Amino acid sequence: MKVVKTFTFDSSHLLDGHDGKCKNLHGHTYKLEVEVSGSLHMDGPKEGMVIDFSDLKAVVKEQVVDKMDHAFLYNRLNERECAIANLLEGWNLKTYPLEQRTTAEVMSRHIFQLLQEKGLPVTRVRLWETPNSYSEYDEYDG
Ligand SMILES: Nc1nc2c(c(=O)[nH]1)N=C([C@H](O)[C@H](O)COP(=O)(O)OP(=O)(O)OP(=O)(O)O)CN2
Ligand SMILES: [Zn+2]
Repeated sequence: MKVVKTFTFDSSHLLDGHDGKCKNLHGHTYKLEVEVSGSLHMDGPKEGMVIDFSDLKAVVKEQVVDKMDHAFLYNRLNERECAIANLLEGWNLKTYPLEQRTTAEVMSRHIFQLLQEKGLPVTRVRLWETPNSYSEYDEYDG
């Protein structure tokens, strides 16, 4: 059985070195879909559920949404993106580092791994960067 819960968050970023408009600072309203798989609880307060939607929401909110919403997402290994992040942090503004370029692909995998590390039985993460473009990362075979 699978359940999916959807979230949104707003972030800014740029893709330094991109050969198009995305080299410029810009923002997205990201739409995040998190899929969790498992068998149903057979009894107790969670009977008939793979996971309580409320519990799923709490983990994703704490681990992803609260950290990335209204933050500048940047590549920790890119000098120019770090310079912007340092400036913002000096003004006590919110930033969020990734280990690679902040593409939808890198972010969907990063979010998957964050949630997996917190013990969530996540099987798929789909991250919409625009209403027309998404990246998906899944691990169905463990
Ligand atoms: N494979 C990827 N390609 C691009 C990514 C990405 O994460 N993965 N990201 C960007 C930029 O961040 C850009 O913001 C999105 O570009 P684009 O789709 O061209 O933007 P639009 O606003 O024109 O999108 P529409 O959905 O067509 O409105 C670039 N490429
Ligand atoms: Zn973008």
